[in-house]
Amino acid sequence: MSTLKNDLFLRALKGETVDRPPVWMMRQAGRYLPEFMEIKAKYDFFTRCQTPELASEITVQPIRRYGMDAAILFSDILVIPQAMNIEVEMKPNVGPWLPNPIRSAKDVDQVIVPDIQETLGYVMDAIKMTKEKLNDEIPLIGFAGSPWTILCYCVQGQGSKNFDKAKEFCFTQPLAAHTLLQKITDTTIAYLKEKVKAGVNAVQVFDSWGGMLSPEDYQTFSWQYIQQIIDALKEESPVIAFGKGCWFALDTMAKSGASALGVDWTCSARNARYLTGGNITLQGNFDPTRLFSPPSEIKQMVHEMIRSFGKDKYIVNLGHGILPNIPLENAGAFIEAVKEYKE
Ligand SMILES: Cc1c2[nH]c(c1CCC(=O)O)Cc1[nH]c(c(CCC(=O)O)c1C)Cc1[nH]c(c(CCC(=O)O)c1C)Cc1[nH]c(c(C)c1CCC(=O)O)C2
Repeated sequence: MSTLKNDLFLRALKGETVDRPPVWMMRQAGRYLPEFMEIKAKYDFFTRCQTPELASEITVQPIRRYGMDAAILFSDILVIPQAMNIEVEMKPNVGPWLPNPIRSAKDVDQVIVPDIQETLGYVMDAIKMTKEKLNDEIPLIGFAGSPWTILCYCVQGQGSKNFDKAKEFCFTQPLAAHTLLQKITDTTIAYLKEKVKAGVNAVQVFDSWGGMLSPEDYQTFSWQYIQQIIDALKEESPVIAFGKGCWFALDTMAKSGASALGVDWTCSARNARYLTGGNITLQGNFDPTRLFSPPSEIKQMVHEMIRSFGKDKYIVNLGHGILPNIPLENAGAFIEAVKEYKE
């Protein structure tokens, strides 16, 4: 039983009939918001993540401005490798930077499966503080990166167009790669369980770089680990699995026990419904760059998107994170369009 004033998001996750679908935006707490930039100017990235007052404030900023139907905790997928004894920096204008990338079985041996409260207790404190600020108005989403996506950063050492070093590691040292993936999986399961205990209402697994793998390699190096996470979490919380560029795996994902699947804009609603068998809740898939279109066009496109997916078993979202330089009015038009939607 949910005591939330607006439980549209949780109802859509359960597949219940709704008047309109719920809406939130991936990366909704971010650089397109002036109030976010003000905090960013004063505190470095991991200070923002590690200080519950800051993380909770940043989480509710987009809600205050636009009134989305769900909040997502401000944090990062890379707090997991940090907790596992891997150094991670966030370099201004570069992004993630790992000075000692993992390249051998010996490096993998140094990686620990940490105690979650000890290493990531600050995330749980941020969740509790955010829940207080949200005051039971809307649900809070917790998240983690997929083990494969985390491995990508741990091995490559930074962002990449093709994550060639990460793939080379998997294909030349598969034993070491699977050992690392399993350590990340074990840590992620314990972490997400703690997040649920701390109060998040749903969890999303971001497989941002799953689409770098062939369909066969995807099953071997990414999906089997996400499946472990779903198996471990699904009794405790709804799980959303989002794989960027992973439409080819939607049929497998639909049988996983996840409550919803994320879809990016390269897959049509019709194809996504077809591949998933039409019964599971889908989330997506507006091209984030389309938020540069005039607000009136955005609204038309959003209404068309809802008609294509259908209003039930559907969560309106972007197909990936919102871009930093999107006009505020345009982000607003996206949210308003959903609230104005009528059959
Ligand atoms: C791959 C990935 C990362 N982090 C994340 C992913 C998966 C989602 C995706 O694919 O977009 C997840 C993430 N990162 C952040 C959130 C916050 C919650 C939200 O509003 O969605 C979430 C859900 C904050 C953040 N994480 C980061 C920022 C921007 C930097 C800053 O605020 O200083 C934010 C708001 C930094 C980050 N963190 C990461 C990258 C690649 C970057 C650099 C991005 C850039 O500079 O363009 C790793």
